[in-house]
Amino acid sequence: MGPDMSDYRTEPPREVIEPHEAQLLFEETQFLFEDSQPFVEEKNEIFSLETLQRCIITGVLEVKNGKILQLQAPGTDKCTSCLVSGIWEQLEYRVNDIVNIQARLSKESDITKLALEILSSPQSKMCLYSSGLTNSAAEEKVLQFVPKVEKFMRKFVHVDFSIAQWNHKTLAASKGCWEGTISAVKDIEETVMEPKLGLHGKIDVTVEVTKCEGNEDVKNLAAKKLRNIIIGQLETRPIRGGLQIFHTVMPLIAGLNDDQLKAIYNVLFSSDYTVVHGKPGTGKTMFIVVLVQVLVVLNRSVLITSHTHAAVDKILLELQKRNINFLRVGKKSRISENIDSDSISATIEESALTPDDMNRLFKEELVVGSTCLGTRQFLFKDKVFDYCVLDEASQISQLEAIRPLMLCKKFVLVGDTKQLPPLVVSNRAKSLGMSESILERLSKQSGDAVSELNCQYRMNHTIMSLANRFVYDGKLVCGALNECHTFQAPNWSVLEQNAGSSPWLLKVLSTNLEDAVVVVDTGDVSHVDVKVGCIPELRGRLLKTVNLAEAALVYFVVSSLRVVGVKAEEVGVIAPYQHQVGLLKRVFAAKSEYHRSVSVNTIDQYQGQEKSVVVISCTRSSSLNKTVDSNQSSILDDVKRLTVAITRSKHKLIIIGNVQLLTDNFAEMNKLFSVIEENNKLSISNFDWSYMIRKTVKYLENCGC
Ligand SMILES: Nc1ncnc2c1ncn2[C@@H]1O[C@H](COP(=O)(O)OP(=O)(O)OP(=O)(O)O)[C@@H](O)[C@H]1O
Repeated sequence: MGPDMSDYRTEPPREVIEPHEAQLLFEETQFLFEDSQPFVEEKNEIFSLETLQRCIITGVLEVKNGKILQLQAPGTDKCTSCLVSGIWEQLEYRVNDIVNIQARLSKESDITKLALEILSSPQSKMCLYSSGLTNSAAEEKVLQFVPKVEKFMRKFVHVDFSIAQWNHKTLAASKGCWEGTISAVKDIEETVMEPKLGLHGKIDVTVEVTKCEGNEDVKNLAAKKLRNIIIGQLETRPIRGGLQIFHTVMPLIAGLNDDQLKAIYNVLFSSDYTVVHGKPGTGKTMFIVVLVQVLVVLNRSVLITSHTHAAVDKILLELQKRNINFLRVGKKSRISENIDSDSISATIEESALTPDDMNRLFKEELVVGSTCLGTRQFLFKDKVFDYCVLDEASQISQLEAIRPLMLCKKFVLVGDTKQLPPLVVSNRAKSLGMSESILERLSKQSGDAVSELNCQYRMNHTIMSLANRFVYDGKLVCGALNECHTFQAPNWSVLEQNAGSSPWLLKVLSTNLEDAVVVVDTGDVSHVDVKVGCIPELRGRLLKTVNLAEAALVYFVVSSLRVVGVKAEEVGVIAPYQHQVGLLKRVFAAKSEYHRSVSVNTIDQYQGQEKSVVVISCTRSSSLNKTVDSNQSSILDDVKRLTVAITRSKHKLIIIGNVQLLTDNFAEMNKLFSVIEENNKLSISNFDWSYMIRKTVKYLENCGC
């Protein structure tokens, strides 16, 4: 059994290398074998320093499962094996010398001297004699490994951390992984039991390392490592070994599904970072909340961050419900009022605490929440977190992500590359790659590090199938309960009695599972719009991003939802353009408390939200003006935005628009309509537009529009 690890942890800067770091070291040592593959049975074998030294001397070892199987390689004879065994016995006692007496072995000449010393010892002579091998033949064999030993010593034992040393060449050679020096060999071959980490496994050697300390150096190394991750020179690796999560975290993870569990496992046992792709409603928030709880139990510090305050607070509010302490850093006015004010560490300008008090508080808390931009606060200056969790990572640009990622040892990106990307206005910046999110970038290059959440709990089967056909290639599956869910319409009979002039409305509001997705085709409504001369401020926009006829129809549908008894807070209205959202809000504001309580927003503002019933107003009118702003017009051709829009509803999705126009002008809308059942596309050409419009305009006039 090896030494008590906790002893070493309390004596900075020396500490016993953690299992994953040991793994890193051993894997790195494989370069010593690059010229001698025939001697290595399994490419991915973990070689210990001990094994390494044996190989250096003998060059004839075969290794499997960390054990030396035979001291003989193809082409060598029994005599050589005999020599090797003898030499090995002596070497076993010298391994510590090799590492511990660093000064002696910094040069090739010193290493050559030691090897020759061993060869000329009485025991070696005996071996040489009994094997019939000449001195010069044995020397030749041994000395060919000397340059490799020297390389190893330079890289892992005699490391100079001065900044000047970290030029590009050294960095490329080291791949930015190794951030310490081996200062002593503590033990050879031991079983590791580390309940706090949930680790149980075997490592071949325990080495004491001196970590690279000092703020400047740590930050520089972190920056270089992050750079290498982003440019694809460093892939995260799973930590090997017989690992298991101990019973302390079992109650926390009990409610998770298999995908979520696997993702938690990947995070805990990855060497650098993990990417979690969570499709809509697949429990990304739930996953993050449980992950943070697990990390807290394991005494790991976590930075929770995202690009908006709302996204950060969504997670913190869930943690608050579970009595997890945290510190929320940011401007009070931007933080959710539901966050317990004791948890808020406002900006330095706003805080009543002294900087020292704030620093102390900040260092004590394991969990800290802030937006990505908020991490520029002075409080974060010297803080290094064990983990950073980036939520909604598909919306976070690489530039925005760098600051929080620099503050942590490992990170987790959570998001869905099929949903909204970072918002970049400049087309030139887009063409140069600015809109590629950190999630998208790392998803491309890190096969092992990617976990997928496919089991969703939001949409019923019909809406999920639409998302599958439109973008997810059938990968989304239903959690057991939501599959057949539909919305409640307790007053359905009232609608049945009054729908006489609009029979299509019965289908639009039908609670049948097969009618969960419907399209209401308005046809060309331009003739209706042109009559709206009484609202001058709308006139100029009619042909662009406002559609009064559609607003009137949305109003009519929402009013009908009210009639059948759907609660206002269960209804959501989405429009692609701000102007249409503004118009709808004004129409609703003028009507009733019910309408005012219905949430009306753009697609971007709806990401991360869900409603029982969602009505989408596609807005574009028949008089499409090709000269309109290309950014605005492209929203309806943006597969990611459309994906967000159609995956917000749990039970009913009602899409309102001019199908022919949208199909002709927007390829993605065309695709969307093509995957919706024909049976569920309803034409309302006989709709009494003039009545509805008159009514709507009256509301607008009443509210002073
Ligand atoms: N393992 C689970 N078992 C049962 N329900 C779950 C599970 N995980 C998540 N849920 C439920 O699924 C719903 C969606 O979860 P959550 O909000 O975490 O999803 P999300 O992926 O963050 O959604 P979005 O796509 O909006 O970002 C919630 O009601 C949540 O309680």
